[in-house]
Amino acid sequence: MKKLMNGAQMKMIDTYSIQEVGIPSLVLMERAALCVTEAVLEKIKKTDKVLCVCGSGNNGADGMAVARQLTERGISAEVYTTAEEGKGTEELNRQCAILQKLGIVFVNDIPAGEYNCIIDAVFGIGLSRTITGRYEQIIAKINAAKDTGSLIVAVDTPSGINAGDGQVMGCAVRADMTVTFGFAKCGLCLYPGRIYAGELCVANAGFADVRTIPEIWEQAAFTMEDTDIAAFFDRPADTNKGSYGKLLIVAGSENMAGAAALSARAAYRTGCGLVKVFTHENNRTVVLTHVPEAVMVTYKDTADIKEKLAGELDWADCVVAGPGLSKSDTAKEIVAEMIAYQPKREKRLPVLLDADALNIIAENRKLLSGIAENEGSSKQYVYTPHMGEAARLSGKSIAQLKETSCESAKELAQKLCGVCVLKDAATIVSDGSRIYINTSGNSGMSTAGAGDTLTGILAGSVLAGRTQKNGKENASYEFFEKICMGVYLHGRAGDAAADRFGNAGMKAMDIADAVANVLKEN
Ligand SMILES: NC(=O)C1=CN([C@@H]2O[C@H](COP(=O)(O)OP(=O)(O)OC[C@H]3O[C@@H](n4cnc5c(N)ncnc54)[C@H](O)[C@@H]3O)[C@@H](O)[C@H]2O)[C@@H](O)CC1
Ligand SMILES: Nc1ncnc2c1ncn2[C@@H]1O[C@H](COP(=O)(O)OP(=O)(O)O)[C@@H](O)[C@H]1O
Ligand SMILES: [K+]
Repeated sequence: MKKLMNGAQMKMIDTYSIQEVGIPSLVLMERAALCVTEAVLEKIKKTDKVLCVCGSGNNGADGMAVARQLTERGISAEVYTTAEEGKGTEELNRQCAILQKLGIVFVNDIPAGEYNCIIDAVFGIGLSRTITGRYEQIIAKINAAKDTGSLIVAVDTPSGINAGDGQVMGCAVRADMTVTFGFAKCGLCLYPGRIYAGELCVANAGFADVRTIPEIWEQAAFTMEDTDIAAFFDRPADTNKGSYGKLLIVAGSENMAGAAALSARAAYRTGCGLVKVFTHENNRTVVLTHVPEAVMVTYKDTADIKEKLAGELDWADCVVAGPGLSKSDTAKEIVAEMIAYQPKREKRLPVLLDADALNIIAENRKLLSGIAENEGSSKQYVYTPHMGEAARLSGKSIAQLKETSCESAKELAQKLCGVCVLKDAATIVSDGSRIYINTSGNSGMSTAGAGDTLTGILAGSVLAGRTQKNGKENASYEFFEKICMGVYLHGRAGDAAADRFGNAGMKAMDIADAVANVLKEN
């Protein structure tokens, strides 16, 4: 797991390192700049011309240090700065004075086509308002240089991108690479900041260890990495299929069979021991064709459907409901029964609600209050809305949700008394307080049924790790973390499917099957 910081948290890390621990500001800066210099040297030729465009804060000071370090290594590096003599930060004034003594050239324009590489050191985490006027022109000139082929390397953040939410504050530099310090910033993992950042390189600038400072560490968002996968999906030898969970998938409707098949297949590929599909009788052949390992429980009409469902809920260790369910009266009855069933159980059943189950809840507030009353702090409900479904659940517009995705996921989790997986190109998961930002996946996953595979993978992730070598439930990961891992794994499976079939040609079933490859390789 990797922490992601916003601008304010990073400022606290800066301040703590300098004031509490006593690491001199200029030492941090030198190390930070060295990381940028090394990254640039890997990308350019010895004869290339570099321009460092520097603002008047410490981001600009970093840029000046980079100009000096590149010059030391024999690269032609010049500086353009917005800082007036003596009016920058203390560090900037110091860096500027050194450059002047070294005879480094200061220029007064950013001509397109003249420099092979431009270092964007206008704004970093100190960007505090919308960019207008002179700064807007500077950013436009950097982007114009990019269009003529200059390599753009951003220092810490692409200038104009909000480090917290990834939004463009008026305008922003379109970097080819961003060398960011200490931790990846949330805004560089969220869209559109993620695109503006280009290749992201997280550099160790020598900040003090902040793991013991809860205001920073506990509050920070996080993401998963490949190195986390194995621990979640550990599979001890002395086990049987029951050890890996009994999953009930309530999906599909009279003319919709694919969703149930995709969810079930993805669940088996994620390691579920036993998957039962509760669906309309019409879907039997399609589901079994794609997932012969599935056990089928079917219905033809609503007669005794509640009793049938209750029996299966008694059997299950986890339930997925919603993919392809439709909004028919039968579907409404199923969702209502599932919610009414929970308080009857001694131990909460993890319930993953997706697609039409979410739409049914959005249209019937009584169901929501039923969950709120029963759920308390147990948080065993997981909701997986895409932006359209989230708009219906929250009453916000899709544009609003996208601009405030972390806050929106948090609010929805609170409102729905569970874990919210707000699906998008950068999916956010929240339990109402913590924030996970997903960094896996690709545009090939914008394909019908990709969300259905997510439900199966999430269930697989919840049910994995139920066993340890002594056969007891694995308590090392919290429910919330298992959901975050499922989201990460889904994205990695999408990446593996894209490697095999390409982003355009890959389809949802490829994602389901690729989970096996990702688990095998990690
Ligand atoms: N010792 C340190 O403090 C270190 C700082 N570091 C660098 O310092 C950066 C942060 O430095 P600062 O806090 O000085 O902030 P920045 O240099 O990111 O920017 C702040 C300056 O820009 C101005 N500003 C903000 N928004 C503006 C807008 N829209 N239009 C015009 N002016 C605007 C502010 O008034 C301020 O003068 C980091 O991103 C990183 O690059 C690193 O070198 C690591 C060590
Ligand atoms: N561009 C993308 N980058 C990363 N992940 C994506 C992208 N597009 C879609 N996804 C993922 O694919 C899934 C799509 O889900 P959803 O919209 O519910 O699809 P469906 O309803 O067709 O099953 C989500 O998990 C989403 O995060
Ligand atoms: K910058």
